[in-house]
Amino acid sequence: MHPAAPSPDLETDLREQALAKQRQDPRRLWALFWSIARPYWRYAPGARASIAWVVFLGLVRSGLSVIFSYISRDFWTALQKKDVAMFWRQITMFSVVLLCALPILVWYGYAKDRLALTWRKWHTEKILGDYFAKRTYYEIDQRGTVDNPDQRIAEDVKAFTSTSLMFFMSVLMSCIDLVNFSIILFRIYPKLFIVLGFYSTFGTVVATLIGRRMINLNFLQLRKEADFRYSLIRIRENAESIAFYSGEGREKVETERRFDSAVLNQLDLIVWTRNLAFFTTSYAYLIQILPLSIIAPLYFTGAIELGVVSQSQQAFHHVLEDLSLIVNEFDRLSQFSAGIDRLGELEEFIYARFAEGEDRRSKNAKDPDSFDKGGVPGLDDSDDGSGGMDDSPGVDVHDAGFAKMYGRADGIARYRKLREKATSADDEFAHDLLLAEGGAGDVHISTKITPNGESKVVVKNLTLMTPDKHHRVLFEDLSFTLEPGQRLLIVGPSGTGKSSALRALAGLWNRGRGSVMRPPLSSMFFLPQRPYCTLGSLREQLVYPTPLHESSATEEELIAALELVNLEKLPGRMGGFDEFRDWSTVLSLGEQQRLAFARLTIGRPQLAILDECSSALDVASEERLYSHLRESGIGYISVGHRPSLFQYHDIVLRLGAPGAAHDIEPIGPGSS
Ligand SMILES: Nc1ncnc2c1ncn2[C@@H]1O[C@H](COP(=O)(O)OP(=O)(O)OP(=O)(O)O)[C@@H](O)[C@H]1O
Repeated sequence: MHPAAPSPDLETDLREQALAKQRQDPRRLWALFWSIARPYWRYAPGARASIAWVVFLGLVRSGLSVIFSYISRDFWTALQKKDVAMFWRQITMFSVVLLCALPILVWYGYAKDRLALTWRKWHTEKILGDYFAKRTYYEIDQRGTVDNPDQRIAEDVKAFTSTSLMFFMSVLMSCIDLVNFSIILFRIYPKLFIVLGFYSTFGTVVATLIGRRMINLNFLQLRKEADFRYSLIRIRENAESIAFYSGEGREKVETERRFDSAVLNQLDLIVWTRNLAFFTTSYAYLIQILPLSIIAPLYFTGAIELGVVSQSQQAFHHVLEDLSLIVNEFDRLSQFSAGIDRLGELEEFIYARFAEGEDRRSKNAKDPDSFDKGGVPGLDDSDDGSGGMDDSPGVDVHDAGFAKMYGRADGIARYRKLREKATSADDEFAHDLLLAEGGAGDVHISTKITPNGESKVVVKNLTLMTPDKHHRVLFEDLSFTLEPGQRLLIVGPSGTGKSSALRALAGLWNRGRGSVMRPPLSSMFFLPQRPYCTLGSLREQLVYPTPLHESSATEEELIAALELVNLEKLPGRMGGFDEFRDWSTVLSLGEQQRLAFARLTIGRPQLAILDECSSALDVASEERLYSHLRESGIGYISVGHRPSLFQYHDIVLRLGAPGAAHDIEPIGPGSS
């Protein structure tokens, strides 16, 4: 008999517990830290020279603190001996050294902050490049395994770079300080040195044991704060819908729930910080009497002077501080570890995606027929279906040179190692990650580009699955051919997968079987079900997705496009083509759909994909827009429910549920 399957709640709890345990594993954290930090030091120009400069300034600063310790020793001895001349000599010496040291002390902080900022800029740009490449932002959104990527990119990178640098310099300076002041201390009284060694080791071990839990609590805190902020952003984005529904009550409950969850976790954190503080505070206060109680007897017997007592006290402080870095910074260190984990998750996701793409590409290279046994011979299977930004044959924005420059090759290699580990050993983290990313054993739809980029579409035995972990089959065995210039209407009950079929065509969804051949994305234009207005001016809306500086559209063309969709008055009403507005709130849904049509006419594609993009238009406007498309000879595939749509198409495809047949027929007069 099989044991009963654990309930989903219990399963989630167990999974969270396992992940919490992994987050505390120092070896894993270190590997993660190194994989995130390494590319900058390896590939960014000038990075190593900058850190060398910061280290140099740090060394000088450390040397200066030794000089100050000797001046201070003689200062106290002069006081003890009541030697006025010596006292003023030390004061003068102190002032001169301070004057020379000041620029170095200030410059050190400045150089460190600048380096942290440069590192952040480099790393953020690298992640942004990856985030927008191969539609990673879309995949993250669809798979839902990496929460709040925006927070990770905006805040975790910033914290990572500045804290890494701070810790690196602290550790380095501590080592140098340690050597300098240990020598001083050892010279004064070796016994002091031994006591110090025991004391600091004891402190580090106890602080680590007490504070370990804080790593996971900090990880959760970052997530909960980001969830809370996201709920507020959603309210801002959907303010009007919520206001119509009078949904404030429900929204308030949800927002407060997220906030309370963050507060509860923070409370836990505060409790653990308090527990840790019981120890760290007593540890810090004991330092004031510990060295004195050991060295004072020597002073009372007259073996040493007061200056030596003060110097040994200072040296003890320095060395102990160096040895107690973990005790003193545990709180910050645990926040830092949490940040590493979140950033690591995001980067692992990105690498997994690139590794996935590369694996598929190399598999195709070895076996060109592997995806499409009945495919058209001689086709360039360069499009891996994962949504490259430019999928014209042979072009990949992430070619080898680019990957090397940004260290992605390292990341991919790391990911592959992880995958090996997941299959050869019982590594829960690796398994988890692979499961989240879709892992081995996946089936993918093969996507090919038509020869010479002609606007033909051939779909063969296409079975499509949802991209989430359930991989629900939406429809099976769909085949059709659309010749250049032909117009296809896809109809079917709500939820059968009509929009999803378009997603498969665009390469957004690629889980399933069968093959798709279509023109390159650069000669296709998609009008999605929900109109989208980018942040920017009216001109930028119209030429979207082409960046303004790359667009060759003239003002006359923009006006003509607006006239076609009956929006010619829009620039006058909104203050001109260069006016910035929040277009998705100032335009009605129908206006946004018409604006999208205007974009389509400016983009002049060979093939247009229209997903219920005229649902908010009146019948007369719909007719005008479709007639224009027909006259301009653009082939298109539409999805829609309205009977009026039939007259603008040549073929209708009635999509069936899984297991059911699909009905494809030419549209004649009277079809509906
Ligand atoms: N990201 C996703 N993960 C899992 N399932 C999804 C996802 N997006 C959509 N689905 C599901 O896939 C199914 C098909 O969705 P699709 O949008 O293709 O339907 P449709 O036929 O276009 O419906 P409608 O006519 O209502 O627009 C739906 O049941 C939907 O819930």
